[in-house]
Amino acid sequence: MIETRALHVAFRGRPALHDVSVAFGGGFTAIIGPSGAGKSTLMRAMNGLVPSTSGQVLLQGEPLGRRHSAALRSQQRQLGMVFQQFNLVRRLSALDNVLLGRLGLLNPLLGTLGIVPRAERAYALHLLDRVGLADHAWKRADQLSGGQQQRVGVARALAQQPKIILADEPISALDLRSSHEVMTILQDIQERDGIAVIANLHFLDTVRTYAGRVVALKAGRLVFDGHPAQLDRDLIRDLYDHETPPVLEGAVAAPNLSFAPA
Ligand SMILES: Nc1ncnc2c1ncn2[C@@H]1O[C@H](COP(=O)(O)OP(=O)(O)OP(=O)(O)O)[C@@H](O)[C@H]1O
Repeated sequence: MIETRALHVAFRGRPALHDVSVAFGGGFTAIIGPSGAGKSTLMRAMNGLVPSTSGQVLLQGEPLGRRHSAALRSQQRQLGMVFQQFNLVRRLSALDNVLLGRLGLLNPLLGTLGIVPRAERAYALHLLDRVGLADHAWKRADQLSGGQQQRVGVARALAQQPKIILADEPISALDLRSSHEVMTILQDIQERDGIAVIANLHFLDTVRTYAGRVVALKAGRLVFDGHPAQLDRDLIRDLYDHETPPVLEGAVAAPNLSFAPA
């Protein structure tokens, strides 16, 4: 479980999050809100990448350790990150990118010497197989499509054997088909492995299709926390004000899946 308590984050005195208290125990949660609402900042604060100005982030009941501390590094191992731009090492193979997710778990000496035990390699291959990329294991990351790269990113996050996956706009750089593949994989991980998934998502259709809970931020404040079915027109209008609500009918909807219109 990860939790924020009265979390404030400011950048050079300008507040980005105000008094955000929210807990994520399990399930698939979407974080939504207009541009600049603080969605990425919340993700980054939960992973200790952005320090809190005041308030706390607690992981399994323990406050996050100080920046650059061994305690924080150990906590970060429980949090698998999936990034919008994948953040793979482009010249390394898909397999080596997944193995990078194991580094923190390997004997540090082996890591330093570049020795990868056979069992680790087999495990990384198993994870690539799970995301449908066993045949691409030895391809360089930069030879893969965007959707394939993001699937490697998910396998790398899984390699850490995290308790929680934090996915910061995991599909906004992908086409519809790849987006569906990545979302289906994340959903499967949440359901079969019991890993909580928290994802910043843009399109409300995607939220309704995949998330069991939605948390909305506006101007750095938490303004909604509930089931996606409760996101009615008035709520959406208030949330996005003058911005066009990001509803794209049919986007990333699983085949034969119907959901109530907003
Ligand atoms: N590293 C930073 N330095 C300065 N200001 C920042 C930094 N990161 C975020 N901000 C500011 O904090 C506010 C929240 O930004 P954040 O990226 O968290 O919003 P977001 O909801 O993720 O937006 P988007 O949907 O456009 O990605 C914005 O005003 C942004 O300009």
